[in-house]
Amino acid sequence: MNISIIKIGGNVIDFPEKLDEFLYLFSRIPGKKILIHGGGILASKFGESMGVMPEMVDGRRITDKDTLDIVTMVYAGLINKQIVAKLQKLKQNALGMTGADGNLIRSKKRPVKTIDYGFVGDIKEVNTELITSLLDGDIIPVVCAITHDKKGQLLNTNADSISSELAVALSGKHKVNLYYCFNKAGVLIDEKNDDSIVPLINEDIYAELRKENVIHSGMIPKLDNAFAALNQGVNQVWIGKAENLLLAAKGKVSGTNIEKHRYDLY
Ligand SMILES: Nc1ncnc2c1ncn2[C@@H]1O[C@H](COP(=O)(O)OP(=O)(O)O)[C@@H](O)[C@H]1O
Ligand SMILES: CC(=O)N[C@@H](CCC(=O)OP(=O)(O)O)C(=O)O
Repeated sequence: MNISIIKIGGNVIDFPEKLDEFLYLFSRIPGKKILIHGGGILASKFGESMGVMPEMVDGRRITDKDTLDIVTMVYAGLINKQIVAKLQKLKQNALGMTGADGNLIRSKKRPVKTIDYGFVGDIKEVNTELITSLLDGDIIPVVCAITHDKKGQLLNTNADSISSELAVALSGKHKVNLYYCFNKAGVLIDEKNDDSIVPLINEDIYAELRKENVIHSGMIPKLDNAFAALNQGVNQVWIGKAENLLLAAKGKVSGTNIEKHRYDLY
């Protein structure tokens, strides 16, 4: 089957009107679809209000015990259930899930190398049978950024990574398009100027722009995951503004498309 995997970022979730507009567009996407969400901004705000200061390294959150409790409450609770309720209102039969529910996503605590990320999980296994049976039943999985290690431990996992790993796992048997929706027009040369889009990005351009610090923070995991997905069988990966989701799904140019490795140059 054809599957659309759509990720919505924390900057959109944080604004109820923008979120409502995005969810309406999401509801108009035809066919089988999965929604993945983060909510990093709200988690940081809740943490700060409780005296737990956010600490990010290259777009990934250092997650100690208190931070894990906060992100679990915010992603798996508040945001996930609000999105599900809003989708139900739009007659979309959404089902909210963490990676622990139905053993959807098993991960392993990231080993400490130079940085100790704490309770952050790297994905090891995706339960594709569960996902496809839900899609077959016309249910729309709404997956948050919490996974588990199957030994009783919840782990915080970047929502961009969840999107990419689900897309790769499902690409074995299905045609999967992956859309990263956020609050900017795409990958930009000037972060403050939505007209400065890079329409097509390959790994050489990425390396160059990263060296020049044109690409930084949260755009790093997004692009690392985008290239990983495309190089492992995902049909198409797009990064762009949430309000352009329908245009992107119709193949109209807006935002950044990711270019696949080309091995056939000679
Ligand atoms: N070259 C770039 N173009 C666009 N955004 C960039 C770029 N470099 C860094 N960013 C930052 O990355 C952020 C997106 O990452 P993140 O906040 O994790 O996204 P999300 O909204 O999906 O959670 C943007 O809001 C922007 O601040
Ligand atoms: C390990 C890690 O970085 N987890 C992310 C998960 C949430 C997320 O990805 O949210 P956005 O999509 O809104 O950035 C975090 O806690 O920020």
